[in-house]
Amino acid sequence: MSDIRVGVIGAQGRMGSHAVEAIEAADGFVLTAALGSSDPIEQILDAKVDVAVELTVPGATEANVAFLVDHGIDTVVGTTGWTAERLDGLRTRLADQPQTAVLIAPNFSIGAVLAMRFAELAAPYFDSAEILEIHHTRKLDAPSGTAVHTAQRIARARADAGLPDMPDATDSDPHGARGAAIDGVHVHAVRQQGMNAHEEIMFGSDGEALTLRTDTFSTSAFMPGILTAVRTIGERSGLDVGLESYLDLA
Ligand SMILES: NC(=O)C1=CN([C@@H]2O[C@H](COP(=O)(O)OP(=O)(O)OC[C@H]3O[C@@H](n4cnc5c(N)ncnc54)[C@H](OP(=O)(O)O)[C@@H]3O)[C@@H](O)[C@H]2O)C=CC1
Ligand SMILES: O=C(O)C1=N[C@H](C(=O)O)C[C@H](O)C1
Repeated sequence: MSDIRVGVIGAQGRMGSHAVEAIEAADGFVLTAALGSSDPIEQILDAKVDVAVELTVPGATEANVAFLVDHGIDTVVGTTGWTAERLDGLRTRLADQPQTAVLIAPNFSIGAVLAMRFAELAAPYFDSAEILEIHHTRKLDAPSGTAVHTAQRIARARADAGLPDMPDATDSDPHGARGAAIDGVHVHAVRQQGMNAHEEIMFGSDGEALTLRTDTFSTSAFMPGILTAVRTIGERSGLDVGLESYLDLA
């Protein structure tokens, strides 16, 4: 089998530069493009890539992915900022490219993917669930894509189990201390010097608590997930959200 031709967009960033190294070091891949913010995305066409890996910023990712889909290029996206509206627009675009696949993966770390799965399993059994995400101070968006995805999965699992709204007597919160409510699940974002990427998922019922925690200390944690996604995406079509759908953990 011939090597998969890969192009990285955002190749000078923290994630992108690490992805370039991981692709160059792994068997079965050849890196044919490494684009930074000043490189026109059209260069990806000359490089004849099979798979693009998009690791840029929330403000650029939607236009980049639209261009790649319109040119029939399978795309693995690690960039965050994919709202429900953006995802709907992408689904519409993909309908015109039925052979093309996009994976939007809010988190490529296996620990984070498993924590989200465990959270989904735990969700129906507890009255309360809240999420604390802690990141480095260079992060542009809040809450993290992982926290949004976790909250949505917890909310769906609670709804499927027929659980009522969570108990919460708060009737005054002038400073927003209860955080963001995503599908009814409260999410709290901390930005702290010295931290990297961390998430705690807290569950509670009368007399007991369960806390799930996932920590990534370095961008190296995300590389095996990126390589798995690049290896697998050629077998898929349409849009998947979450690496779990490529790992049989959905
Ligand atoms: N899914 C996952 O597992 C993970 C996802 N992330 C997410 O990935 C994204 C990138 O994170 P990180 O690498 O830390 O961020 P960085 O800021 O280190 O890197 C972003 C890079 O994108 C470049 N860039 C911006 N716009 C464009 C464009 N239009 N075309 C090409 N390159 C562009 C920037 O270039 P310049 O500096 O010149 O503007 C910069 O080099 C974030 O959304 C983050 O949340 C992060 C870690 C794990
Ligand atoms: O910006 C980061 O660093 C990370 N971003 C992703 C997110 O927003 O969930 C994944 C991980 O948390 C690291």
